[in-house]
Amino acid sequence: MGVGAKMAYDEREMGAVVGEEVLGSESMEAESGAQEEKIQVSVRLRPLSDKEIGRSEVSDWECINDCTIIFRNTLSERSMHPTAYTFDRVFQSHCTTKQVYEEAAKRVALSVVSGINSTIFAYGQTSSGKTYTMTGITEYTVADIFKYIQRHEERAFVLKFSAMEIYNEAVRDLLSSESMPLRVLDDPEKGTIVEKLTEETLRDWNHLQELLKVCEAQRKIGETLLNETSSRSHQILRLTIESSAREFLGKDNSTTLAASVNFVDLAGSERASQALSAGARLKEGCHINRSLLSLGTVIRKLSKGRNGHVPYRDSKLTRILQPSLGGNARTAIICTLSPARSHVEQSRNTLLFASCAKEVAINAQVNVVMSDKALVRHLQRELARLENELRGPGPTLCTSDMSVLLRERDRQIEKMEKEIKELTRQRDLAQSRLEDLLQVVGDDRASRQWSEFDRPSKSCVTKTWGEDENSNSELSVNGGHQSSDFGFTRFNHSQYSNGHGLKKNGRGTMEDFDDLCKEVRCIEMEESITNKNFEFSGLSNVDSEEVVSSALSRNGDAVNQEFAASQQDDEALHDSAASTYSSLQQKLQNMPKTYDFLFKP
Ligand SMILES: Nc1ncnc2c1ncn2[C@@H]1O[C@H](COP(=O)(O)OP(=O)(O)OP(=O)(O)O)[C@@H](O)[C@H]1O
Repeated sequence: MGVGAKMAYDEREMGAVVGEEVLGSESMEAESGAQEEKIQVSVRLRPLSDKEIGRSEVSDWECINDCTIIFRNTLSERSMHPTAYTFDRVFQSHCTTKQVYEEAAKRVALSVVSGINSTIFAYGQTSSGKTYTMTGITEYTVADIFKYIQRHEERAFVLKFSAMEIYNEAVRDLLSSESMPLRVLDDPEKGTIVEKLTEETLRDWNHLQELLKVCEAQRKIGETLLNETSSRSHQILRLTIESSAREFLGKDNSTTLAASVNFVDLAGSERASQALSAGARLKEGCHINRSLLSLGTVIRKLSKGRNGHVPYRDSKLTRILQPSLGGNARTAIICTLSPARSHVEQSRNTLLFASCAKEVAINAQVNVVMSDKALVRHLQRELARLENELRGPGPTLCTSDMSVLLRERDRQIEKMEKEIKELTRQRDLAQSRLEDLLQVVGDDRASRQWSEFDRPSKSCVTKTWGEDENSNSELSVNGGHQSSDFGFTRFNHSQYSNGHGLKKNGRGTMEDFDDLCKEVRCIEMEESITNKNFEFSGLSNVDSEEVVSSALSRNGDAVNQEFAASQQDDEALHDSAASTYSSLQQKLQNMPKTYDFLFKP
């Protein structure tokens, strides 16, 4: 298969990613939740050994339920240490390794068949039962993996096995007879790797059993006072599983799940005085303790969150196991305890380590290797998903809402344009009637007054629009308000042709409007006059036109007959007409503001 890329996925995405290759609904897969996970921590208490019984040691530890272990202080010593410790699971001394596997390791270990990296650690002081526990757990896990493979004939599996030990801070290949230490390198894609580490492709169960025997034979074992067969190195056995649906094998669009499970049997912490080690054993003990110390430091740092520097690089052990320590792997730690009173201090240290470890969050993801074509398809889907997200939730609803909004705007704009036209017409009419009226009256006083209106005055003269904006002959009198307050300078066409489908309809109307505006001499009465008599602003367009017409014609007739004789009537008539005109002008001024309001984003 042409492998395009290896990618890690949240399990929620798994169905979408694997697409045609979604795995069956095995319970162990269904169990996998996407919520934040922590390292699963259990404690296993071993029985007193024959030697310990011979020394009349007593067991000071007791599991009072499935999750809590307490220190039974038979000496009634007042201690600064806690007496009870709670973990995901605690196992009494009579519990079998099978039980430990089922309840403390299986779920994590078998994640590997779903493409999730996993690691099972055994941690504890020397002779506490780490090797005893890990040997069993490795066998049970591998047996279950083989059973799983048998049940899933629709998928093709490839199993690879590698094994290494870290002895005196040097990495050795347990499947090779060469004793040359291997280099630990940082690979930009794969992370930390052990260079030239043998990786055997497993043929069957028997093949694996053979390889496990080789490892056992190769591993550094030494006799100490505490353990005749004490492991003097940290051992990491790694089983990598790749699987693809047979249906898609060899095709461009196939995807492969790939993950590894690590079985880590750490060397035990020991006190040189207790182990009575010297020479080579002492040197080993120092290295063991140092690397365990750096493992403890990493765990302690991680237990307090991911802030700050985590010293993974302080030891080969933490460097190689970095992904299993709060990284892209599910991790279970089984802490083994000796119940003997003589080991109480070491046991407490182990429980302290376990307490920190249970706070460490992990970030396990499904690892999928995709063919180039499948990768392209996945990325296209991802792109489409992101585009949809950018458009916001409920894109269909949003689009339809927008079109309703735009239609409503169009309707309002159309209505406003009609109103502007109508108001302009009314204003022109009022103006021409006013002029007619003044002509008919021919009154000297009125003429004088007209001249005064027509004369530019500093306080009330402002510019008009467009071409005539600099012309003094096209001046407007606006009752003391600057014409910029009209808002016409802000009333530009572009606002109405900005892609809302208004350009075509809007332009003709607005050009007409501009033309009209240029023709109109803006005349407003001084505020003192305007506010005198005629309250017009509350009327509708139709009402206002009628009132204007009737008021003007009524007053006009009266003026024809009486104006010359009655100065008072004359003023009133003039005031009415001016007020009407002023009201219309005011309405017209307000229209662009309404436009602005409609087009505010
Ligand atoms: N749960 C148990 N039940 C019975 N025997 C046990 C149990 N755990 C350990 N033992 C025995 O205790 C002895 C020490 O166990 P083991 O070698 O596994 O310890 P260890 O922690 O790996 O020690 P080291 O760190 O020195 O390698 C062995 O003889 C083993 O068979």
